[in-house]
Amino acid sequence: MKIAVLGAGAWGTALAIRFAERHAVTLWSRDAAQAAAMEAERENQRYLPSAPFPASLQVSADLEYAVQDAALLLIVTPMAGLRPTLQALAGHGSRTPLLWACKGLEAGSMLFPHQVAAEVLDPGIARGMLSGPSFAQEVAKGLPAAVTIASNDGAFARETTTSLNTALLRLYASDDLIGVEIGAAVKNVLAIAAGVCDGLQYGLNARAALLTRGLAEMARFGAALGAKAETFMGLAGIGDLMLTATGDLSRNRRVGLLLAQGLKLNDILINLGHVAEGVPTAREVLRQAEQLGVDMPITRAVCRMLFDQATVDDVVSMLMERAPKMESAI
Ligand SMILES: NC(=O)c1ccc[n+]([C@@H]2O[C@H](COP(=O)([O-])OP(=O)(O)OC[C@H]3O[C@@H](n4cnc5c(N)ncnc54)[C@H](O)[C@@H]3O)[C@@H](O)[C@H]2O)c1
Ligand SMILES: O=P(O)(O)OC[C@H](O)CO
Repeated sequence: MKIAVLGAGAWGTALAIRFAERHAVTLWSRDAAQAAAMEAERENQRYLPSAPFPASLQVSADLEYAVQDAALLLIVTPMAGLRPTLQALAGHGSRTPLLWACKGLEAGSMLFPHQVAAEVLDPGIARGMLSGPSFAQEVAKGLPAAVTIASNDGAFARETTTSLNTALLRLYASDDLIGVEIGAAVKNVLAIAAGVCDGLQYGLNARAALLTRGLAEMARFGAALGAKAETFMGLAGIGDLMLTATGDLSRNRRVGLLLAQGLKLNDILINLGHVAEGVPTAREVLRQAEQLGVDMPITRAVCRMLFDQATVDDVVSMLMERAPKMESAI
C-alpha cells in the first residue's frame, strides 16, 4: 500500500520509518529546506537524529505529489497544523482515508481533532486517530510498542489496524474516537503536573496520588463527553498517561520539570525545540470542563502555573488544602 505521512517532526518521521518496512511511504515536510536536508542526509537530523531512513522511504515537500495514489494519509503535525493540512488536502480534492496522530485540542476553538476534521472534510471520507504510549525515538529504533487506532467507523479502524500492523508496532482497534482523543489530550496536561511534582522531589507517593487522581479527572471529563469508561483503562488512556508522566523522553513532562526549577514558560518553549501539546491544550480542556460543569482541579492547577503566574507553592496548597471527600474513580 502507498502511504503519505504528512508532518516531518519526530513522530511523523518515526512512523514513516516503521511503516516503510511493509509499505511504500512518502514523508512530507512543509519546509522545502528540511525536506532537502532529510533527502541528502537520509535522516531527520533536526527532529529525530540517529534514525536512518530505509531505502523505501521517500521524502517530499510537494503535498500534491506526496498524496497522489496514496491509499492512506497520516497527519502527524502538531494540533495547530491539523486544520491547515486538512484544508490543503480538501483544496487538492483528496478523498483518501486518513488518520491523525495530533494529541490535543485546537487552541481557541476547544475542538477535538475529529471536530476540526468534520468542519473541513466531506463526511464520506473515512478517518480516525492513531494514539497510545509511543515515544518517537523508541519506535524509530524498532523497540516494541503498541498503540490504538480509533474511528467512529469500527470497520475502518479494524481494516487499518490489520494493514498497518508490524512485528514491532502492534496495533489495536477502537470505536471510541472521542475517548481516545480525550486520553491523548489530557495525559499531556497531567504529564506537565507530574514533571512539576518530580522536579520538586515530592516523592513517589505524591506522584502516584497525582496520576491516580489525574486519571479520575480524565475519566470524569470523558464521561461528560460520552466516551467509554474502559478507554481510559487502555493504551490511549492510562497507558499513555503512565508513559508520558513518568518517562524522561516526554516533552510535556520536561516542561513541568523546568517549571519546577523556576524557568519561565516562554524560555522553556524556546529551548524545547519541539511541540509540547499540553501547554495550549490545558487551557482548552479547562474551558471546556468549566462549560460542562466538570471539576478538573489538576488541570486548573497546571493552567494557573502556565498562564496566571501562580507559584508552585500556591498550586500545591490549592490542591492539598481542599476539603476531604469521598474517593470516586471518576
Ligand atoms: N514525538 C513523539 O514521541 C510523539 C508520539 C506520539 C504522538 N505525538 C504527537 O504528534 C504530533 C507531532 O509531534 P512531533 O513530536 O512530531 O512534533 P515535533 O515538534 O517533533 O515536530 C513538529 C513538526 O511539525 C511541523 N509543523 C508544525 N506546524 C505545521 C503545520 N501547520 N503544517 C505542517 N507541518 C507543521 C514542524 O515543521 C515539524 O516538522 C503532536 O501532536 C504530538 O503530541 C508525538
Ligand atoms: O513527548 P510528549 O510529551 O509529547 O509525548 C510523546 C507521546 O505522546 C507519548 O506517547
